[in-house]
Amino acid sequence: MSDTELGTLIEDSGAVMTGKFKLSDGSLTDYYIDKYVFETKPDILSIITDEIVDQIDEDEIDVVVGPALGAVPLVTAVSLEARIPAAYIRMGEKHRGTQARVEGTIEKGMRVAVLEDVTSTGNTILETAKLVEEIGGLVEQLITVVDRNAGAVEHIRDEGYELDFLTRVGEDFQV
Ligand SMILES: O=P(O)(O)OC[C@H]1O[C@H](OP(=O)(O)OP(=O)(O)O)[C@H](O)[C@@H]1O
Ligand SMILES: O=C(O)c1cc(=O)[nH]c(=O)[nH]1
Repeated sequence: MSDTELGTLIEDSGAVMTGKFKLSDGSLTDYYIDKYVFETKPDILSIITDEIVDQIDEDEIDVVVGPALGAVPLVTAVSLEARIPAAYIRMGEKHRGTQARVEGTIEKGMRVAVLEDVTSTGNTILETAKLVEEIGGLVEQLITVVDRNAGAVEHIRDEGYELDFLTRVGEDFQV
């Protein structure tokens, strides 16, 4: 499926909303992509999963990782399809139980694909990648489903990583 076809599918799912929204970096925007709309529809999630699995070399990746909560359905679906173990990164501290920010297993030297649902600034996927590296994982790929075309690719490149996206606002579909 082309990036444009995927963009149209996401649009048609009803995930693109117009109005006033506050984003995770605190900024205000006049549209929002509700990832839970496309992630909770099995027909769409399965197409997205196939697209991501196509971009991952199963022999080169030991674990697929993503930030909670948004990337959890995505990471789980890709993990099941590609038969690669999953791990989830908690954004913020957990003060009970194991107090772990990383759920699942990422061992030193493991090759990691970091997945994200939507990128705006890219801060969340970058924080995820850096945490993976802090615990000894090797970040091999960063993939987002929808890039809002708001600087994430450049920001992430400046930090020494490369962000791939499946579809991009303003290029593959308009809001
Ligand atoms: O590229 P960024 O500027 O970091 O923004 C994108 C992040 O924000 C959203 O998560 P949100 O804060 O809505 O949390 P959630 O995943 O728990 O719903 C989205 O799912 C990404 O993780
Ligand atoms: O930047 C965000 O927080 C954000 C933007 C968006 O379009 N969708 C989303 O889930 N989060």
